[in-house]
Amino acid sequence: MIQKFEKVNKIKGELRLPGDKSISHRSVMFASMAEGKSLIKNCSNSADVNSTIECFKKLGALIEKKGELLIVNGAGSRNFKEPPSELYAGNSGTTARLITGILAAQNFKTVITGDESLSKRPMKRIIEPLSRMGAAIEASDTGTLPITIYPSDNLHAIEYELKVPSAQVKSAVILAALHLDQTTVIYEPVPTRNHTEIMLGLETELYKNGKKIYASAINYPEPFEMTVPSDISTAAFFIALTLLVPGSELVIKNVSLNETRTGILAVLKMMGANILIENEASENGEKTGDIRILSSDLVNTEISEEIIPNIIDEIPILSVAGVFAEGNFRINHAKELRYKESDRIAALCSNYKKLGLDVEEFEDGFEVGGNIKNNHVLFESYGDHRIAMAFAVMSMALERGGSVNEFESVAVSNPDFLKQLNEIVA
Ligand SMILES: O=C(O)C1=C[C@@H](OP(=O)(O)O)[C@@H](O)[C@H](O)C1
Ligand SMILES: C=C(OP(=O)(O)O)C(=O)O
Repeated sequence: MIQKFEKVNKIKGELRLPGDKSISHRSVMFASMAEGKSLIKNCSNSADVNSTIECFKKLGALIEKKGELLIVNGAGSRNFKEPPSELYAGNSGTTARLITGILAAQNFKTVITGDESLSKRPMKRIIEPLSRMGAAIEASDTGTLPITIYPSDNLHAIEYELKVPSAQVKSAVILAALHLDQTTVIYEPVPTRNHTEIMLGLETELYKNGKKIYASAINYPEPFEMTVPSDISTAAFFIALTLLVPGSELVIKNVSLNETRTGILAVLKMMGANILIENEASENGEKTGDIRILSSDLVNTEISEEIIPNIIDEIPILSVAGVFAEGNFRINHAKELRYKESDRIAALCSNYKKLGLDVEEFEDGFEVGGNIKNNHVLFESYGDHRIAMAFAVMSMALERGGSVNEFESVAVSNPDFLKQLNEIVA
């Protein structure tokens, strides 16, 4: 579906957004693992989290939506049952990678599949540490889905230093470790999102710029009740739009402000963004707050290597803000972007070229600058939700608007994007 956007004159009002996708995935997984009833409020209504829900239903967890509430009756340790067919992770890397850690410890065989995009994404990064733990996992030579996980009678704790700064790899190892009495120690030299550690109450110590993390059966989840704070990665699109449209002001309520996720706010503030945090609070170890945004004149800034994992999902929309800022927008050390739902470096560069901008592509990033020369462009989303929403915002900031193809892909993280937009376009 091609979605057309006109230039927006003003953004005004207040938004409440669905629950954070990363926290929602984990809440469904941990509630399904715990023996008994858990209650989750404001769970993400994304297609990705739905994939996680469907996988755990197939494994025997009872999961029911009642209005705002997700009620999960979990199975208990090693009590999942062999699914009647393969587990389909859809478009969701988090589902496929984290669930593999749990399945490595079960006494039945499972096959994980995914859609066309997920079937191209690297899985060796989880197969390698899980195999070191004694897991029996089989993948194609390309190290991609489908993967088959066999029961193993040799699962054991390991000490492991992460080779890629990936919260999904870290979490897959932690989730396998929860089934073992001995302690697994994970060394994470560069910090990545730490929701798994917070939600499981894991012991951590400082290690280089990141953490050393301990996990064992004593951390196996028990039933819980929680409210998922709103998703800062979803909020980022509305933040950028408000900054770019003159005379605008927006408040986004109760957003997750976990400091492994707020890099986007830090970089935008360094660029001169007028962003205020109000009503700060903390729930279940996760910081939250309201974000007030006022339109601002932005100036591009240097983006440091250490902050990249923190802003990895926000780089598409950050670069849109950068195109309208003074100076060139440049990002490096972000090769991981090539392994997301699309090759996000290539996707961003080809769309910026469509606007007649000067673009230089690197293996680990790109630089964009110059003047917008073309009118009303049809942007390519590559079926990637974050590219689709980034160019929706770009279109709404352009004099003649713009269009985005395969716009239905936004449902992967935020099916209500257009509805939310309608609430705040004055
Ligand atoms: O653990 C998570 O919830 C996620 C981790 C990140 O992926 P990587 O672990 O591949 O960096 C991020 O890009 C993804 O959207 C969600
Ligand atoms: C990369 C993303 O998610 P996942 O890895 O879970 O598919 C994303 O939401 O931008």
